[in-house]
Amino acid sequence: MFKKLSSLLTKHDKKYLFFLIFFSVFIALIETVGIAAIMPFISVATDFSLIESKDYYKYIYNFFEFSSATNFVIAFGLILVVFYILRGGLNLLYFYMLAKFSKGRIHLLSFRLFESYLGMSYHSFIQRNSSELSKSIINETQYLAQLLSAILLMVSEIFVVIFIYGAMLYINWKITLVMTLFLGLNGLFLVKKISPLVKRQGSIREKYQKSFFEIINSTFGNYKIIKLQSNDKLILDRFSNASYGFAKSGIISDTLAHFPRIFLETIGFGLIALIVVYLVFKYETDISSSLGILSMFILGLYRLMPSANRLLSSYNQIMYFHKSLDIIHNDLMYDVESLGNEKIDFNDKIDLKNISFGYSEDKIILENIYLEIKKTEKIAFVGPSGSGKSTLVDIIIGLYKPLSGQIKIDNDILNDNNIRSWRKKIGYIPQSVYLFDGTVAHNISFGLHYDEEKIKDVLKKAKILDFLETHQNGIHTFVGEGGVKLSGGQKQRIAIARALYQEPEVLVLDEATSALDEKIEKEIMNEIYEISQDKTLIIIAHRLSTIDRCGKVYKIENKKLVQQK
Ligand SMILES: Nc1ncnc2c1ncn2[C@@H]1O[C@H](COP(=O)(O)OP(=O)(O)OP(=O)(O)O)[C@@H](O)[C@H]1O
Repeated sequence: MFKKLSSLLTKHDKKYLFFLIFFSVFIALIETVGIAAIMPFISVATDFSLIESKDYYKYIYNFFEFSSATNFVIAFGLILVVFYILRGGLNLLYFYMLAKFSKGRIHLLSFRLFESYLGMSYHSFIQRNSSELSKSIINETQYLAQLLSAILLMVSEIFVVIFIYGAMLYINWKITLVMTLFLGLNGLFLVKKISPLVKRQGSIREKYQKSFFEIINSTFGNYKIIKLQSNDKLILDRFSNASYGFAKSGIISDTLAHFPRIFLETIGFGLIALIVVYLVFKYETDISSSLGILSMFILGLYRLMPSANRLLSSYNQIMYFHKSLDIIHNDLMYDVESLGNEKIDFNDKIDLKNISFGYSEDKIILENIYLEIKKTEKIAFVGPSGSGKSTLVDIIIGLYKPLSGQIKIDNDILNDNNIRSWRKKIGYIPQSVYLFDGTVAHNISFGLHYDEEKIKDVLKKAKILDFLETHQNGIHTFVGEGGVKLSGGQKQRIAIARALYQEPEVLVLDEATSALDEKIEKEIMNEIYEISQDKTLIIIAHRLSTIDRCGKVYKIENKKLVQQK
């Protein structure tokens, strides 16, 4: 576990953590002094004769040459006031630094996770579940911060225990050793028996929270279908099951969190009562002779039990949140694409040589594909559903790496160094368009420089500007989440405008106009053919009218490419 944690924290984090541990020990000391100092002050203020009778008062009184007991008490009081102000300030500083560390780690880990998910290859990304990724970024980072706080508390408590131990050993080593044995054995029992239960609840928590997120996302993402199906009860039951499962793991772990204290107190005080009963029963008289020893034992329990309890509950918290550490560690170790910034030029042709591909090596979808696409050529892929058209296009545009064979752009082989430059040349219009909840303009300039004139220009080319300007708020029309305020055809046109906005050299239409009626599709396709005169156009379509102006048409059949035109 420490190895995993260590790999997640930077050198600076570790130094800061060590500093916080020492700071917390210092704070614990100051707290003890703060509580202990008020009593002597009250005693000496209520009884001046103590200055004479107690050596330490007398020594200080003489050392600073006080002229009267009143002055001594006033000085004592003022020093205490300064001390309490300092104590308050230090406490505040400590909690600020603690929060800075904990919340700062949440920010950093969320950022690093998001960065890692963004850097995954497309292939890796589609294997993952997006609700799970959201959960890790939102929740697991918070839990990991709690785990770090628990470690901090545990380590600083160890120091506090060492101090108390030192003092107790000095006062009475025999009782201290008996206490050690007593607390040690019970602590061991708790660690062996209770901590695994808490750890298990941590894993259960993670499982339920995962389905909790999945249900929320899939419900809101399929709202229309759910409304039609009208089976809210089923969904509510599933949600309730996940939500209650999550709550239940919290109930069990919260209850178990109190178990160490209750267990130690029960055993400790029960033992004292039993010893007293035993002594009274055996000697049939009062136990005044054993009082000293007994009260030492009780005092020892009082002093050490809170610490033992804090140690055990921090340990249990670490166990409860262990799963978050595993998740974040694994996801940060995920392979990110390390892509170079080499430029690639496309002036002549795209050349696919002997390409084979499968989502897994034993399930090949495309086999030994040879294909040459000349610059400005218009080509189309057809074939039955599931034959691999989208997959082949995703390989051409550099989203998937072929299992074997190579792709050449002019004379350069496509590789990790130049693929970024290649991807930037592609304008992609998918079948299902995702628009985020913002204006049309922001959806179009998505991730690129915002240029209103250019936005209007591409909307005009996609034949939707007029509609937006007459019926809506122009380019500042809000589209709603997922583009819910627009029709399917309008969304498709915005997707076309979005692709044109980046001035691509290659335009890819993956069933992009299938949602439009034939008349509108014809209009848009005319426009697309017109604007892509100097571009390479790759189309996947079922409707033959969409591809009638393509120079070449290929059919994918039995994993092979067959030229039809
Ligand atoms: N991420 C994936 N993991 C595993 N298999 C996949 C994945 N994506 C697609 N497939 C499989 O690969 C095959 C080709 O899919 P692809 O989407 O390329 O077909 P398509 O010809 O474009 O189909 P359609 O015309 O229906 O869009 C299908 O059998 C599909 O089930």
